[in-house]
Amino acid sequence: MKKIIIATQNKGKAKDFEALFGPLGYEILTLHDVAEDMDVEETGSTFEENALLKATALANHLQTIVIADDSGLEIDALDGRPGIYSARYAGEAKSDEANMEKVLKELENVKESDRTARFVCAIAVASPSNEPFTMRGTCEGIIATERKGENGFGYDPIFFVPAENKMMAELTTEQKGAISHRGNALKKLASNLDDLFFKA
Ligand SMILES: O=c1nc[nH]c2c1ncn2[C@H]1C[C@H](O)[C@@H](COP(=O)(O)OP(=O)(O)OP(=O)(O)O)O1
Ligand SMILES: [Mg+2]
Repeated sequence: MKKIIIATQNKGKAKDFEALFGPLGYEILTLHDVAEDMDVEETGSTFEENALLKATALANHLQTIVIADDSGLEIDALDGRPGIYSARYAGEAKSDEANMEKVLKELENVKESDRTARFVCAIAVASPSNEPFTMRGTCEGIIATERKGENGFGYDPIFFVPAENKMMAELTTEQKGAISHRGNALKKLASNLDDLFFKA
């Protein structure tokens, strides 16, 4: 099967990508498979910059084409926080539970109509020979007042998706991919995947 390498440590993201790429005939490899110890510091000031840092580091290391995803949650009532700091919002331990707890607490006195938010995903494509590039997808929603749902990862249990009338964590991985920030970013790439990754 054709393989696509994703520069991520995050198993939840890898699962999302498997659901998105699988039906197109691609197998997903992650850092776990190709460069277990690689940990790139995310020193950029945008999702795009961080995605490029992760993708170019692995592309240079492996001398092949790879993609990376930098993503997060922007909450309007918090002036866009946690944004690019989503993974470490409640500390270096990168705990999804602690991150959700912190968000719920900060929004404690915010009424439903002011709890608007969006997931943002920047996907970077990097290779040894071509200029790297990025594309962005978003997904609009509302931060709930408590967790609900068992699927997905990260902030999915507190992210209500009005278009589906469900929490993100109540959607199957396939349903999530059809409407998610990650799915929306990838749609911009999917039409020329084979050209990009498997040029003769
Ligand atoms: O679909 C999603 N559903 C729920 N939460 C999500 C989603 N997409 C991103 N998020 C949250 C999780 C994490 O708190 C942060 C990503 O941070 P981000 O640096 O891109 O990923 P990461 O450090 O977990 O893995 P890696 O950098 O190795 O890809 O945004
Ligand atoms: Mg990260």
